[in-house]
Amino acid sequence: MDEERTAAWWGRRAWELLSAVRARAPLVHCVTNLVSMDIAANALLAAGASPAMVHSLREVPEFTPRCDAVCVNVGTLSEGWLPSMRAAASAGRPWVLDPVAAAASEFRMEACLSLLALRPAVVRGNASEILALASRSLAAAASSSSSSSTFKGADSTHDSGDALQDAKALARSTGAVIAVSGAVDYVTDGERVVGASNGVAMMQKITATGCAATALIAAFLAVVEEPSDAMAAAACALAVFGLAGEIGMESGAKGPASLRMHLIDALYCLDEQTVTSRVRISLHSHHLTVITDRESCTPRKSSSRIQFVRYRPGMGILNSEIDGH
Ligand SMILES: Nc1ncnc2c1ncn2[C@@H]1O[C@H](COP(=O)(O)OP(=O)(O)O)[C@@H](O)[C@H]1O
Ligand SMILES: Cc1ncsc1CCOP(=O)(O)O
Ligand SMILES: [Mg+2]
Repeated sequence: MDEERTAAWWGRRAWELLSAVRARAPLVHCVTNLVSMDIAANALLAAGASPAMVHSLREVPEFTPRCDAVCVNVGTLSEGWLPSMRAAASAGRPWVLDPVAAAASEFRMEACLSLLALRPAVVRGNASEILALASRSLAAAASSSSSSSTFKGADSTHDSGDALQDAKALARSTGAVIAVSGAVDYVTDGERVVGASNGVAMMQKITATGCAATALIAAFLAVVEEPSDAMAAAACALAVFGLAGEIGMESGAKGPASLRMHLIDALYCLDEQTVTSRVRISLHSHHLTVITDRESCTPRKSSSRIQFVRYRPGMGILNSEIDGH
């Protein structure tokens, strides 16, 4: 993924992937929570995919290998479902993990960590979930995050940007693409970061929109040519879902219930002109702050933009400049 990938390139890529989903109608196996089943299945159908909510361990080993992608979501986890989740994740299909309310209990966190070890292609969560998961998963690396003090169940108490550094570290340590949803959806493979800024805040007031977005990522994952395109699948799915939310709001939604309806209609009706002109994905340029004198510092990372800051004890930051690479 190069810097020359412009906003226009992303718009075309999003349309390509949505068109491929519509043309190929990938079968997406969801082992997902009871709250999300309806909206996730409807979002998948509206996008052109074929949803299947199957969770009996008697069926999963036979069913999942015949599917194109898998979505595992721990939102209403119970002991009986965990083996099904593990079996679905181990079936050799590309799969996405949604660690809903990862910090809710030790049982849930352990389940998420054990699923993470089964190498999802993508993990999509809100900022609080990604922070909690990273802080446990990277405990040995002394992650500085602590999310439990403000834990509020399935809803985030953080902005997506708060989880960006932890998301990158988690991506590097697990090999998964990490997607942090929010006002900007950040997607990272540990090195590169793209931000998708489609969406409306009202989407947070519809239960299980995050779960539906994760299911849509699985559908997009099913149609990418290379597993290494997982980042594009996640970014485009999130942008397309957010765009459907924007159009849903413009279509006269008065609140969460009517937005839910309009969003699903908008997803179904998206056309090339709308997707290519309105998808907003861009490379996120991040700054590494180096507190030093410009002259005395040799940049250690050439892939980032480096911010040189002149700092004097007792006087704070005097000035700064950005070095682009
Ligand atoms: N403040 C916001 N502005 C615009 N879109 C948002 C905002 N917050 C969340 N979204 C969108 O809502 C969807 C669900 O994300 P989020 O609420 O973070 O997940 P979850 O439901 O898992 O907590 C995503 O498509 C995301 O882009
Ligand atoms: C409210 C709730 N409780 C258990 S799962 C669930 C839905 C969570 O959906 P989302 O993660 O998309 O907010
Ligand atoms: Mg969620």
